[in-house]
Amino acid sequence: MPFMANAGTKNFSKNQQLNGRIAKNDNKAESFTRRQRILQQRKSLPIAEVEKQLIEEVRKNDMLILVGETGSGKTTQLPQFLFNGGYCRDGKTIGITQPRRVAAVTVAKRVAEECGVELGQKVGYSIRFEDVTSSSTRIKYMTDGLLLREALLDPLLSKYSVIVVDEAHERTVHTDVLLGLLKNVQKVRSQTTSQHANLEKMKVNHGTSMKKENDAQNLSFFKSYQGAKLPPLKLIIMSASLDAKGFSEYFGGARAVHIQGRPYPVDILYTHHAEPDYLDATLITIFQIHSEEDPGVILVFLTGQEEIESVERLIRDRVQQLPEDTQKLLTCPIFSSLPSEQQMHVFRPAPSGFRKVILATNIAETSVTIPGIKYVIDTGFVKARSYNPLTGIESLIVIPTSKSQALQRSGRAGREGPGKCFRLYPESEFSKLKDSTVPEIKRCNLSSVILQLKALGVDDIIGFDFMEKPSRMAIVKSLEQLFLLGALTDDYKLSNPIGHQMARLPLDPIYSRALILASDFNCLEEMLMTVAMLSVESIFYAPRDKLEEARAAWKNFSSLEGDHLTLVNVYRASTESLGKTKVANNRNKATGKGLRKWCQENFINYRSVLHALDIHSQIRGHVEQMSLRIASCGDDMLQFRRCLAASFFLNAALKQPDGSYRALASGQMVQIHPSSMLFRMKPEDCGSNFDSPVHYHFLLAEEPTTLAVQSCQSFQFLKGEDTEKELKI
Ligand SMILES: Nc1ncnc2c1ncn2[C@@H]1O[C@H](COP(=O)(O)OP(=O)(O)OP(=O)(O)O)[C@@H](O)[C@H]1O
Repeated sequence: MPFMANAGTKNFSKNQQLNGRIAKNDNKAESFTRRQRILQQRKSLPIAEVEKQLIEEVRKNDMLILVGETGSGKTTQLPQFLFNGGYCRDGKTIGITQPRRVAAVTVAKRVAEECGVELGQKVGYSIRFEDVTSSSTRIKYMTDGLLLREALLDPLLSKYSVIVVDEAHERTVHTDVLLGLLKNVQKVRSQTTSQHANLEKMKVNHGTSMKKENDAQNLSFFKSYQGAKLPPLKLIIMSASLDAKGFSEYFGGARAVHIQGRPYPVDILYTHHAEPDYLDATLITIFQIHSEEDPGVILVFLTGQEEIESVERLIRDRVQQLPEDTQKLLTCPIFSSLPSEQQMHVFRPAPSGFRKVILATNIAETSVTIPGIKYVIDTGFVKARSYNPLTGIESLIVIPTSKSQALQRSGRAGREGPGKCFRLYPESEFSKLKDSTVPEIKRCNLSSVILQLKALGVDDIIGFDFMEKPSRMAIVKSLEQLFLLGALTDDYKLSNPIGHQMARLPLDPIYSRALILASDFNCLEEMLMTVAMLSVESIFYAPRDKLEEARAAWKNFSSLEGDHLTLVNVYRASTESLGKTKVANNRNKATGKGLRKWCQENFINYRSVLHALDIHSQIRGHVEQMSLRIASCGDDMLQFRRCLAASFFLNAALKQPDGSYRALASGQMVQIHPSSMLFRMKPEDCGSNFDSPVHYHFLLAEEPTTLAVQSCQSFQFLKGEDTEKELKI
């Protein structure tokens, strides 16, 4: 039945091949204590039946691939089995990596609860800028990026007896680099055990084609372990949807084990026809579920913050039209640039009388269990990184998900009871999807990864044993970029001190360089603000019906000298508004009314500003530790602009006689993106053919010798046959 007269309904067809088995629904569970309930729940997980066999497999094989249905218990149970199996004897730790922070945090909390211990004691987590572990931590969840950083200090990862790489199907760039490193660490560790650290035998290089001089360097890389007798490192690669064959081949024929069964069934439903507007289809489906289905949380997968916020507004508008006595809808967004405290809101129960609708990006796609989810709406799209080594430009594009992502999404339901997944495309489309996602390492700028590998002592990047090699061109381009930024010497070694300093900062190398330079230009305060603001999405926000009002408000901040200065103005003004609440030193309180009101009045995105404040304080902590000089240039913006020019020179564009711009590095014609403040200020500079925005930060120069006349936050390529081809992924 249609929920609203003008909303329409969607007809879904049911997939016949529903798999899974219904776990015994224990009606008595309600009377158990929470602990007992959890115990009961754990026992009913498919993985519980094979605990002994799994431990035996791990004992027999140093390398294991584990594939099991979503929700079968891999992430929460396997580490506990390993603990019980004696893998933490002698004070060793079991490390489990996750591609995302939110998964590392929430799974650690759950496992601590299951073990009946305080988080940070036996069970803990460690993510960038947040370490909740102690000397007694034996089960440690962390992001894959964090383990890579740990390897900088402890190349053989000596405190770990087992490392579990979870959700390996995601193939994030960090996962791929980690796999290569772990493969080598495992080889070296097995040699230290059997041959008492015979360094001559430790020529297991991170690259396959080792040069003589590299041998010496890699030996020194492991020198501190001379004589150490480390136990062999056990490696487990895990996911519900990975290509076990590919992983097995990469690890020299490693054994793959499959766990059968899932806790509860999930009905998969498809639309009869392709949806021309998936946002509209999403809204209709949300309200259809709300009116026709049983109570239960709805989880919707969208592509990004802007889309989430627009759906949030549309839901709010439509909710006004619901009859008085209907259950209300509570929307909860979750996306990566949302501050962590706010991300956690999705895990809280909705107040009574409300049905919760979670609007998420693929951040909620893997590993997490959000209580109460019964319905999943999968739009079938995801925002993915895309890199063109020819132009050196990285952008975010919306693409269809892979089958493996679709499976992960549906797997967020059916964890606490039976569920339904509504895919907003026909079943025939599903079969056309790619099996798995193209590894991120093949579609991103590699300079950050290469910088990290260099810091880890890996010199031969082209020879590095990647599971899937990035293109030679992408590697060469990134090496060139790092060299131009001063991170590498002319024989492509990490430079001292700049390269080493840059590797310490967990940022895009261009931003790291900008911060280091800003210290010399006496404007590190302003550069910290700029980098923080550039690290978040959509600072400016305008409802369609208030566009003119919003533009008038933004005029107070906009600078003719460009977007970077405009962002500094917004940052300064937002912190002043915090000052007015007299709680500037207390971030929790500072997120209160003063700033929120100020953001509303000025059409600034409150969530984005909060995130920028958070990032600012985190990066500030890093530069303080590195003893960089933190000074402000005050009103001397010329100094700051000089620093911008010196930092972002790789993205400079030169104004042509006809008013258009040409990117200096690639020679491509570019133009100011409509999201730039300069777009409206200089309309004569703007043409009418637009491609998707390129998230890069250009400097505009009138002539080659002029210093950063203006700086523009993002540019777009003019349409042309070649360009179109290059941008199509
Ligand atoms: N935070 C939580 N709250 C309630 N139940 C939870 C929580 N975390 C896990 N569970 C329960 O434990 C089960 C196993 O979760 P776990 O994350 O270990 O599965 P998994 O096999 O790793 O799934 P995935 O492949 O989706 O990551 C879930 O199906 C759910 O019933």
